[in-house]
Amino acid sequence: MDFISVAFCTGTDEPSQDPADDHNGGAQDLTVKPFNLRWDSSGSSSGSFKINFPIGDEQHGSLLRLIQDCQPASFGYKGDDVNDESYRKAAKMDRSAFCVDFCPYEVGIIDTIAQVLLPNAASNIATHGVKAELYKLNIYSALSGFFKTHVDTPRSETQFGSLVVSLPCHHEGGQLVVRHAGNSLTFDWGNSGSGGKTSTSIQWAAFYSDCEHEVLEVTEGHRVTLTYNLYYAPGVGDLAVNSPAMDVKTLPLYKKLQDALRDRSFMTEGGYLGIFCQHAYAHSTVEGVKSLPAVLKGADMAVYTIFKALDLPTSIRPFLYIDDWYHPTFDWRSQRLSDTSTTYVGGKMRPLVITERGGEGDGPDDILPSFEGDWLKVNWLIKPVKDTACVNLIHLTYGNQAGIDCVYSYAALIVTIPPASERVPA
Ligand SMILES: O=C(O)CCC(=O)C(=O)O
Ligand SMILES: [Fe+2]
Repeated sequence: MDFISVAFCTGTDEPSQDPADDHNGGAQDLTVKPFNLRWDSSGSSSGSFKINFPIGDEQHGSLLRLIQDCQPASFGYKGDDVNDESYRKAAKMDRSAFCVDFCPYEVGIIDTIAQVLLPNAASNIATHGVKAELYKLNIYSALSGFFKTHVDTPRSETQFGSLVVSLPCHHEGGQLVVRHAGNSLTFDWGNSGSGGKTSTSIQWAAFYSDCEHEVLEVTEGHRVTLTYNLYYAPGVGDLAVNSPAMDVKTLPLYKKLQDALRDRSFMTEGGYLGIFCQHAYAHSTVEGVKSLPAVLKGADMAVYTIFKALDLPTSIRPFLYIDDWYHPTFDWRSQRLSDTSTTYVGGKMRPLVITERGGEGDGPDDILPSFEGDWLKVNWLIKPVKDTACVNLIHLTYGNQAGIDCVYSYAALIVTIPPASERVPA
């Protein structure tokens, strides 16, 4: 799917999901509370003005003033901004000149775009979020406001598309036609469009940057739109690598750990700190492995982010929950461990490992290397929660009866703490 429109239908026909249908895609309706647009007028009676949406007849004067305060809309051509009314006849207002209390995030448009457009993005950018940046207010007026076929100029490498929101104001015509790879979709947001909409609702469409599109002639009234540039954004999951809105250094745990690291008596020789992940993750499946650390939740994400901010090598690794029998210091005669301080930690997250080792003559030393881990001395800060374990290793067993054994693992944050001599100035 290369373009989508609104999923909030109120009793009108829902458009086909098949973009190969050259059909009218304008039967959507998103009713929102009335909202205001305020702008600065630079005309003869300069000052600030306000118009309320939906625009009714009584606000005709304000609408005319708004149009007067706009400039002719240009378009990008070979790197220049060009004004040419045979190509685009519309008015524009830059975002710095107005403010509007309609927010596409609040009504769920951006979530819908993230859900529908991002999974299909032909891009290697592993991200789950969408940032919509308000670009312009445009007005296409009768008679003959239009914008001929074009593709939008990307504003940066991370821009993947455009969003057009049609604000409730009476008009007819002005259909948006979006085309891609021989498919075409028409969004008719005018009052006489199929679906018999009133002019009290928001209409919108979003499409990838490589989609050609045009606005057909407006035959009656004024078609008022907000356009947004759509960018890939880290999304909520990537707090781990990018949290511009939150300074992790202000979290109390950050300060505590910083103090500990400055203290020479804290892990003087260095070593490993371990934190059991408090939440369950599908850390032993292919998809689950790919989604970490982005899907860390709650305290797990906070702790991970803090260690990263402290520049400490921190990785999410599985560690095996195993019987004493697997342990290198297990003493057969006493049936005890002579040293309980080490844990078998996988080198990295991995999907389920199945090994044929473990049969006759094989012991833990033969089985565990299939998991590619190490016995590490880990200082555990947080105890495990049993129900977060996943089966991560399956091996053969040999005894009275041959069989198989499942070994469970937990996800843990393993932090490498350098020796005090390397972290604290002498
Ligand atoms: O108003 C529309 O539907 C599309 C406008 C457009 O293509 C643009 O501003 O680049
Ligand atoms: Fe465009």
